[in-house]
Amino acid sequence: MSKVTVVGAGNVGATVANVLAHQDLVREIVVLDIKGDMARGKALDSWQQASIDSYSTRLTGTENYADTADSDIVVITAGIPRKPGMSRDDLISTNAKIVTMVTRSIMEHSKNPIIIVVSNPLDVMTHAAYKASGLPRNRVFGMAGILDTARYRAFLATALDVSPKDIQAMLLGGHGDTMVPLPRYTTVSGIPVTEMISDEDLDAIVDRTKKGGGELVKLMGTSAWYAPGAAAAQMVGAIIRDENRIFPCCAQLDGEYGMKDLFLGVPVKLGREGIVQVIELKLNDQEMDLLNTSADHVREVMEVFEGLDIS
Ligand SMILES: NC(=O)C1=CN([C@@H]2O[C@H](COP(=O)(O)OP(=O)(O)OC[C@H]3O[C@@H](n4cnc5c(N)ncnc54)[C@H](O)[C@@H]3O)[C@@H](O)[C@H]2O)C=CC1
Ligand SMILES: O=C([O-])CC(=O)C(=O)O
Repeated sequence: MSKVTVVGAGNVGATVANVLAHQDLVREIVVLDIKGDMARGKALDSWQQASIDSYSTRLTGTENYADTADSDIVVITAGIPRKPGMSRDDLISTNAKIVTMVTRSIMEHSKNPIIIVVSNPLDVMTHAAYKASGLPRNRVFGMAGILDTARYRAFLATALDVSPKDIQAMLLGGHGDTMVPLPRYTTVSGIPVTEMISDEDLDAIVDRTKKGGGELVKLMGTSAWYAPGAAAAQMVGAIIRDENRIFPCCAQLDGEYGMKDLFLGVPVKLGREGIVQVIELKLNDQEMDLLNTSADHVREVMEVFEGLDIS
């Protein structure tokens, strides 16, 4: 496994490529953007960092899909980000077309890639890539849960004054304000988080996590990129190392959690073949209600997607 393509050389795409290059795991990273010179420039900049930070991964930029031929993994970050006042769902009509076209072009040059979608609205854009690719569900999935749990872990680390490294957490649902962080599956070095923080403070952190993307959009005028880029690179790393790591990712459900044909955030095991297993947690009634509410929201956005004219 040694060729990764990142589509979109914007804030997130450039970060994915740069973080992944620092892992020194893959032979080659191709960064593709409709703005070819931007892709070439960012790839060249990262390649010029290689001798300083000691990695061998070769980075190139392009606007030509022929250069992506035989990619093992493709990360799709192409599309518009939201601005303050917008929801991720407002991006659907523009990004659905972009993600569909990008996926079709990728599939013309790579037979059996693994596709990781980052573009928003994430759950539905992952469905769009799945549909356009014709690949099986284990090879097309989305990045959101690693980012959302990372935010949750950061807020907990601040509140408890501990290292975020020691906080383990799980989160379910769509990548939007209905996401479901799971305090019952959150520990600090094995200690249930509920033994270390008051219910009131934990509720406030859960709420801040759900709105975590919007907090950054408000601060910066566009959406986040450091943590999102690192999260997607972590998924690529787990696949290439064939680690069978368990992460919350956006995966197509096929009966798990009582749902079918829906892309939603759930814990999955990630290895060389992509999703090796979707893990079903034993949720209590309250958690299941929250997950159903989140799934209903994703279904509503799916209906908008189905009504779009994408030729
Ligand atoms: N899943 C998640 O957790 C996250 C998702 N996002 C989403 O990722 C996407 C990218 O965000 P940013 O990198 O901040 O945006 P950006 O505007 O910095 O970069 C997007 C890039 O996509 C390129 N692009 C547009 N159409 C294209 C096409 N047809 N082919 C190839 N490239 C194309 C643009 O030229 C631009 O360089 C947005 O949709 C954003 O909402 C961002 C952060 C987290
Ligand atoms: O908030 C956004 O629009 C981008 C995103 O998905 C995130 O940072 O979680």
